[in-house]
Amino acid sequence: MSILTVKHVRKVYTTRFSSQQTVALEDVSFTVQAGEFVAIMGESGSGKTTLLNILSTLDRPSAGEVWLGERSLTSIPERELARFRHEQLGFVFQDFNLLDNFSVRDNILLPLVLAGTPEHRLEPALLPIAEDLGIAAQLGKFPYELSGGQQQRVAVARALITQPRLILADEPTGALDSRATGQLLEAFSHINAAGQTIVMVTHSVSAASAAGRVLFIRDGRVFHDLYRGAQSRAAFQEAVMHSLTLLGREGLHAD
Ligand SMILES: Nc1ncnc2c1ncn2[C@@H]1O[C@H](COP(=O)(O)OP(=O)(O)OP(=O)(O)O)[C@@H](O)[C@H]1O
Repeated sequence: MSILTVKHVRKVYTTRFSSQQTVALEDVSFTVQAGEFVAIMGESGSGKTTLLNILSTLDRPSAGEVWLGERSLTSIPERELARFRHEQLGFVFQDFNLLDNFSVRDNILLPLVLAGTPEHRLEPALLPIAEDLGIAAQLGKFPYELSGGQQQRVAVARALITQPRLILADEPTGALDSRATGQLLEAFSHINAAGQTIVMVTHSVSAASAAGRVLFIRDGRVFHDLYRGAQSRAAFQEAVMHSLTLLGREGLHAD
């Protein structure tokens, strides 16, 4: 079952004070099946953030269509978008985006509280996710009392708490050291194995090789679409590296 369908998406930015136009996405098409873990790679300026903004309904394409399941994102009225995002999507960012004055527990529960979930449903939703992500002992702490890796796993728990159809992650390992990166990727693999669909933008070959598929973007198009299949992670990492040599490696790194 396809969960995300991107059809001939084009995005042109026009600068406000001149008529100069930048074509960020020329013609992007791909489909993500339910349960896939997809990494998106491409050099700086290739349009990854633009694409992620469109998938997350923060921006609209200049042309083309994006479907989440049977819903066309371009047809959702502006006033319904925030609610749609809340209900259907989970976000993980490079810099965690946790609220410093909220405890870990309250950070994770915030999306449910905002959605008006009854009090008695909160804790039962929270505990399995916190345990799964290895942060159950941190629930009473505040974000500044945690390591970067723990903070990012709190952010993943917050993204998962609403049981979104799709998790969108933008450079989630960008601010983490290699140990915390390994733990986060393990967490992603684990939640993906449990059925969660994930789309992750990354510069890191190592992070990309944790996914089941890597889409390479170049010049505003999908340049290459690589599936892991039965390969080991190490073999897939080699294959991703090889694709990057075809792509030109500027701005991408192997760690
Ligand atoms: N708001 C904007 N107005 C005008 N041009 C923009 C805007 N946002 C992005 N661009 C341009 O669109 C192109 C794609 O940018 P985008 O940020 O999507 O690339 P990226 O692949 O995410 O890059 P990076 O890896 O450096 O984050 C670039 O040429 C960029 O300068």
